[in-house]
Amino acid sequence: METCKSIPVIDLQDFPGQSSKLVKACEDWGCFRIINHDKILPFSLMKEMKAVVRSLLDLPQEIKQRNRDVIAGSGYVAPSERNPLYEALGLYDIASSEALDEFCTQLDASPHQRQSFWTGQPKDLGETFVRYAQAIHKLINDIAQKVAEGLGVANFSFEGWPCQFRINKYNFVEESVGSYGVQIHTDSGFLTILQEDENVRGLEVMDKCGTFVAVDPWPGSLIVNLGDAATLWSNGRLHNVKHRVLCKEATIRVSIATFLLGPREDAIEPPSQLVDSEHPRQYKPFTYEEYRKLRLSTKMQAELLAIRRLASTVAQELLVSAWLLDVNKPAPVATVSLSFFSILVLPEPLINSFQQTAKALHIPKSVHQEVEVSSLGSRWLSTHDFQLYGSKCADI
Ligand SMILES: O=C(O)CCC(=O)C(=O)O
Ligand SMILES: [Fe+2]
Repeated sequence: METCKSIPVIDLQDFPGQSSKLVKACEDWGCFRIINHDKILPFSLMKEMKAVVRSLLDLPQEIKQRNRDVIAGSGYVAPSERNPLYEALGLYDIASSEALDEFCTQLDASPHQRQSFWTGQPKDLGETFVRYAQAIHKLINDIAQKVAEGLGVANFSFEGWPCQFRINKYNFVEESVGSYGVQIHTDSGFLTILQEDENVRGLEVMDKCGTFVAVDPWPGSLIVNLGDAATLWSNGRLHNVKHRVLCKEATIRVSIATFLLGPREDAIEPPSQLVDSEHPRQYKPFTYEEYRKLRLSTKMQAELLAIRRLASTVAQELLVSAWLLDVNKPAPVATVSLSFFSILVLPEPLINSFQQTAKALHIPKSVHQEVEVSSLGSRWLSTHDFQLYGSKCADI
């Protein structure tokens, strides 16, 4: 029966015994629960960290606002009109002691205030944070390596890949029962470890048949999700799981997400063991940063991976180029491209032909022919090409 389904459970103490079970969980679900990880991250430290982050989230708004973005979306997210129930604190690069220091300093109040905020023990915040960050960083690398080994990729190191914390707080109220705490999404990175709320339900993952399966609290265990970078890195073998958070009851829910993102500068590419004549390369290489920017500016996720497939059309290439440029583009080009490409994308994300849309929008033939010609033979349109195109559109 569907309702009896639950995600696989992986015992971290039983390796290499559980290696094939781990790979199957990653391919079939893109999600699993881990138990017996206490040699690296003990339950006592998980509880301590939860108490610390709850006190951080209770800080006044003006202090939380100091937790600024280091990369787009990495800092404090205040409750918004669109999502009034949700707020989050964030820390980019948990392996960096400077970043940890900065995070603690940003959220620090005066020594007097500090005492009351940090459960009366002034140094608890920093200490617990650092110990948790070190432990979870080790754990996330260990799991990623086990996944790689299970796929036959020995000695692959994820050490230099940056990790990010996001501390989520859901202020659920009676009226919100049944609505979203977080909308359906995939994570953009390689792998996420979730320390869930120990009492409050809400997380659901989508199985491959499209059915949502509840992931209920199991104190002491952790949830692992695979993200888009895992699908790209594995040449399509690892499943990037869709998930969401629903409000089930009127109460506060707190979770800690640790994301292993992607390589710092190198493109995300499958190791040679995962590419052969039976498994030809599926995606174009590109950097994690490029991908993250695209996701933020396009608000696309699964569709975005589809348009990064090698089989994508010139029109799709153009779309991606336009969005990449969109990130810091001057106004006239931005306006034109935004209106143009949102028409292109929203009704039917994977359009077949650039010309058809251009015609539908009454863009003169000379313009779209020129765009198409300039994109042929090169994977990316240059900024110049696009700006030329943008300015011509603006003249129409
Ligand atoms: O709060 C949760 O259980 C999930 C949060 C999540 O999916 C995320 O932060 O990406
Ligand atoms: Fe997520």
